[in-house]
Amino acid sequence: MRIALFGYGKMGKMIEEIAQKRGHEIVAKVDVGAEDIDYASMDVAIDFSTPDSAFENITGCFEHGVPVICGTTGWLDQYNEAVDLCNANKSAFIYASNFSLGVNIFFELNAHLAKMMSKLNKYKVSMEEIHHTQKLDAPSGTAITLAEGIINNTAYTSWQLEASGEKIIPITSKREGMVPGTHSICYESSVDSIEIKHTAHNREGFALGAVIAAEWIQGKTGVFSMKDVLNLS
Ligand SMILES: NC(=O)C1=CN([C@@H]2O[C@H](COP(=O)(O)OP(=O)(O)OC[C@H]3O[C@@H](n4cnc5c(N)ncnc54)[C@H](O)[C@@H]3O)[C@@H](O)[C@H]2O)C=CC1
Ligand SMILES: O=C(O)C1=N[C@H](C(=O)O)C[C@H](O)C1
Repeated sequence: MRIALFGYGKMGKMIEEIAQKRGHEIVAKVDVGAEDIDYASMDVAIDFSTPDSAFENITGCFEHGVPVICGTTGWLDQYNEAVDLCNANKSAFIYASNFSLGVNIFFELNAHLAKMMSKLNKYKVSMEEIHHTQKLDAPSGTAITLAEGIINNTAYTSWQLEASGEKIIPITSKREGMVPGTHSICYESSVDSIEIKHTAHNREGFALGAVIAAEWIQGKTGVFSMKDVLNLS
């Protein structure tokens, strides 16, 4: 498979390594200031760039019929527009706030726990995410997906950074050293606490998931999720 990397930073480089090990060819590395992008050479684009650049990268690919796997977070106010452009151009698209298998299992666990906790009004939920100090967005995309999983299964209606309120999920975002990504959810009552936590030890899981998604999307048209790729439900 001929892969174009949009964003050649920490994740772009890790994806290159894993994609080559799986026998794929990196045909383009599109980073800031790139010109004359050769879309015809690509079977798929994998975007791990920045919140400010992802939408333009993605829509450029759709306009040239190139399927996109996007892991960039912090641009989702334009997600619906991206979906419309994908469909209008009969292209293919997967966005995931987190491509790792472990986190996608954690998403399922979170939804299941939320469903059970929705019947127990003595517990208050809170969430914490910890990432490296270079991260541009807060809360993390993964934390937002986790919060949506709770909102879809309980009486909570929204999330907020450092907030308090009856139906608001408070999220604490910490930025420390080189942490690749830690997410925890805590339900607390006066008598006990229940906590679930996912700790990424490095970026390999994210990168492998993105390459697997790129392999999976070949020959498909439409908008999909990692749930489709991993057949989790
Ligand atoms: N969904 C997932 O599983 C994961 C998502 N991420 C997200 O991926 C994104 C990238 O993460 P990292 O690689 O750690 O960041 P990074 O800062 O190491 O790399 C970002 C790269 O994008 C480049 N860039 C800037 N403007 C660009 C443009 N117009 N076109 C193409 N590239 C451009 C930068 O020069 C840099 O090389 C972030 O949004 C991060 O939150 C990170 C890890 C996993
Ligand atoms: O910026 C990162 O590093 C990460 N970003 C993603 C997010 O915002 O959830 C995924 C992972 O946690 C690493």
